[in-house]
Amino acid sequence: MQKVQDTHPETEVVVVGEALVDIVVSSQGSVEHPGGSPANVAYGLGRLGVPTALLTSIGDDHHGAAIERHLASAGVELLGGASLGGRTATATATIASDGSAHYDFDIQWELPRIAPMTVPKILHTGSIATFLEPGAAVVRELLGQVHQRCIVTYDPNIRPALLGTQASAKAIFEDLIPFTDVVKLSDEDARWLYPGVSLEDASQRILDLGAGLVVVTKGSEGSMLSTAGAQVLVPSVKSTVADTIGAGDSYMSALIYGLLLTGVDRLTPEALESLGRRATKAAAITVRRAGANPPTSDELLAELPELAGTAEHQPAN
Ligand SMILES: OC[C@H]1O[C@H](O)[C@H](O)[C@@H]1O
Repeated sequence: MQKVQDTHPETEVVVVGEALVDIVVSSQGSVEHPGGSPANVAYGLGRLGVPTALLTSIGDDHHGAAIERHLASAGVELLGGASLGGRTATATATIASDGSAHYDFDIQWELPRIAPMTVPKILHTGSIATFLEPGAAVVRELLGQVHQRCIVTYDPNIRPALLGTQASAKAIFEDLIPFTDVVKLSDEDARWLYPGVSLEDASQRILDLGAGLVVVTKGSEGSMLSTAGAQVLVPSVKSTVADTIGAGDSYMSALIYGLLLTGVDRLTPEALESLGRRATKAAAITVRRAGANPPTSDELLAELPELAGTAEHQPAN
């Protein structure tokens, strides 16, 4: 078993999952951005000033080097990194006229089995990393090691092209829920996992499986945050759309940022509302800009002045 270098002592969030390069194809041509949902979440946390590490696997090539520079620019520590050599994964994202993206992947997901690391306050995982073998088995093992010692957040970020049958993907998703505290998914993902089931019932199913908080993002209809005792609907924020790449990931980063402040034990309706408003604003800022380009804490604060100066908006220490 490999021991990755341990995180810095001040690291608050460890994100586990794929980092890749998005090749974005639109009517204006093609451009490359570092991407991959977990890497986007880690980058978003770094931009918000949260000490964050990303455990991933990239190739020893120019795409891998671009990802390293990108993460370093937000202060995100890279664990694992180019340990496997080979080629960095890519996603070709074709942008439709409404800004939505369709993805085709060139990815192999492997993660070295690692000895237990220092447990952070929050461990986040999701997307391809939790479904695609052989790496997914390593992610499951890691969640099994840490889930009783830190908050675990999970976004399945469904990418059907890589998932095999709906039934098998749903089983993989549901098997992970008992290891999680917070599950965030889009309405599109919820409908893919639970066809014909209302978003309320899908949320209840995920709560019943063991999550303490379920968040469903609904695009222009806002987001719904549910616990066993409360359900809050947070309206969306109107925004021009360059593209939607990374919007859900920046919502996730800001949600984690909020969870560092509130924890998961006393999620009152007011706390849920505040978590949702911050995350919604982060996503709105991201869609205005091309690629997965989430806000810094100053940019977020400038658009959420009502949170300025409150303990709620102080970066975690
Ligand atoms: O969530 C956005 C990400 O999903 C896809 O997997 C792309 O890599 C993109 O960066």
